Amino acid sequence: MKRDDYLSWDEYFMGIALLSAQRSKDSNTQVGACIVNQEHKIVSVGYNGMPTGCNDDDMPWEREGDFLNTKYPFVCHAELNAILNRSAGSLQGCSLYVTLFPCNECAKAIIQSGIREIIYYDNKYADSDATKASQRMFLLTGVTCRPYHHTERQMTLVL
Ligand SMILES: Nc1ccn([C@H]2C[C@H](O)[C@@H](COP(=O)(O)O)O2)c(=O)n1
Ligand SMILES: [Zn+2]
Repeated sequence: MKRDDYLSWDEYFMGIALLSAQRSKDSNTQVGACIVNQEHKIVSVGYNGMPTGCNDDDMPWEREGDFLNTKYPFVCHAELNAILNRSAGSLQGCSLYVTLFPCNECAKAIIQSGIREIIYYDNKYADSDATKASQRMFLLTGVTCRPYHHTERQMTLVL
């Protein structure tokens, strides 16, 4: 008999984004992303981290203080890493599952890459200018955004 409690596509791909987030060295916010094509095939994954070649142990992870002594000018966001990590093919028409709503910088890369749909798990910076700018660009370009529909299944991420 066929199982009926199998993972939905959304649960499966968001699960992979949540798992990817657990690779992040950022102690405050771990973000994961999973890009999927129209055939429900995973094209790429990513998480927030320092650029390749920048040793995690030598880089600052602080949130406050002098800008150059914080993580912000250095860390590569999960969405950008997922866009850059793809090994082949176009991202035209793809969907992005991401554990945190994209910032304005990632929004630009998302739009330019051809991704057309965003499914986000959390939007803890909803009131920030970065998020407002992202929403404006997504609206103008017709990139659809929808929150992940939380199901009964246990899927947790410490944010
Ligand atoms: N959509 C996003 C937003 C943020 N990030 C990364 C960048 C940082 O590593 C961290 C945010 O740090 P916080 O200010 O919350 O301490 O999350 C990302 O990858 N994608
Ligand atoms: Zn970003």
